[in-house]
Formats: sequence, C-alpha cells, structure tokens
Amino acid sequence: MQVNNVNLRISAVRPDQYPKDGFPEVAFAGRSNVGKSSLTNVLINRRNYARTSSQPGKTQTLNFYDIESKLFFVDVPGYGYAKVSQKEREKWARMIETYFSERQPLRGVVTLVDARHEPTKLDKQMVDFLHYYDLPLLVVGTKVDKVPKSRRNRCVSQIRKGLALRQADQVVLFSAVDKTGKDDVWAWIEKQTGVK
Ligand SMILES: Nc1nc2c(ncn2[C@@H]2O[C@H](COP(=O)(O)OP(=O)(O)OP(=O)(O)O)[C@@H](O)[C@H]2O)c(=O)[nH]1
Ligand SMILES: [Mg+2]
Repeated sequence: MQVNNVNLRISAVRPDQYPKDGFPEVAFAGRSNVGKSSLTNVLINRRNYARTSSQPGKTQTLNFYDIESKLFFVDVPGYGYAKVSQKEREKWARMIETYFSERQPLRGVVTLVDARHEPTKLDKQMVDFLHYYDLPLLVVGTKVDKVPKSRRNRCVSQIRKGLALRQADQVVLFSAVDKTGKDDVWAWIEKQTGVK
C-alpha cells in the first residue's frame, strides 16, 4: 500500500474514545523498547511519526493512526518495563484486555519480539492471551540487522517454539534500519484487512 496521508486520530485510554469510523484495524503489541513505533514508522515511510525513544515505557495510551482513511494502526503501549509501578501495570492490563476482547474492527495483531533473544515470559503471556481471543497473529522478530544472516532461520524456529505458535500464525523477521521484512508485514496487513 502506498501511504501518503497519516494522522494520529486519538490517544485513547477508554472504549468510548476509540474511533467510530468502522475502518478495519491492526494493532501493534510488544514489550517496551522492542521497536513498535519504529516498525510503524517504516510501514508508513516516516522517519519519526510514531514517537520512538530511547526511554522505554513512554507510550502509555492506545494511539490510533488513521492510514489513508482506509484503516487504523493502533500502537499499543509496551509491557514489561521495570520502572512502572504495580498500579500503572494493572491499569495497563485492564486497558489492553478491554481493547483486545471488545474491539470489533480489529482484524489482527502484530506482536513484536526481539529477534536476537529467546522470547520472554511476558512475550509468551501476550501470545497466550491473543490466542485465547482467537485473534489473527503476525509475530515480527525485530532488530534483525543485528543478527548474522546465517543465524536467521534459527531465530524463526526459536520464536515459533518459545511462543508455542499455531500453524496459522506467521513470523516475519524485520529491521527498521535496512527495512528487511517490510513488504511481508504489509502483505499480511493487506490480507487481514482487505485494504490495498
Ligand atoms: N538496530 C535496530 N534498532 C532498532 C530497531 N527498531 C527499533 N530500534 C531501536 O530500539 C529503541 C526502541 O524503539 P521504539 O520503536 O521506540 O520501541 P517501542 O516498542 O515503540 O517502545 P515503547 O513505545 O517504549 O513501548 C530505539 O532506540 C530504536 O532506535 C531495528 O530494527 N534495529
Ligand atoms: Mg513506542
């Protein structure tokens, strides 16, 4: 998809704030600092539209990006950031549980994990949760520019095994630096949303 027009429609914390346009929607989830905002920026050809930062835990709202008034990308705040209080963590859990369980236009979830490491316990919990709600899943292994090409097949097996992925779940290795995997991620989004 050729993207020229992107707008941050709303940073929402409650369902009554979610957009009501009826466009299909894809969410981006993953632990803090894994590269969610960087992936979104590459997909929409912007350098720094979705805010990237070296300070993890920055994004604390569900950010709805209107893409060409055809679909929404939803940047989900990252989990697993140590400096966030227990109270904040519970608030986060309630917010995303409500979103994933109730949001009708949601057509699939892109779940990001760091391609360099074994998926963490929290990554696995996130995938279990998305499986429970039967949401179509694309797992993106990020920062693959830091993995030698000869080791990349092994990354995919490690991700599939560590997250106990189902056959229908797809895995794409991605780099925001050299844009490896960008077309594959877009192909999955187009397939799930029916938008071209
Ligand atoms: N080498 C490399 N670095 C990356 C890549 N993607 C992201 N980063 C770096 O990782 C850090 C975090 O990236 P973000 O995109 O802000 O991560 P995020 O998941 O949106 O983080 P939160 O909003 O805090 O949840 C930044 O310093 C990025 O420059 C990548 O593909 N390769
Ligand atoms: Mg972010």
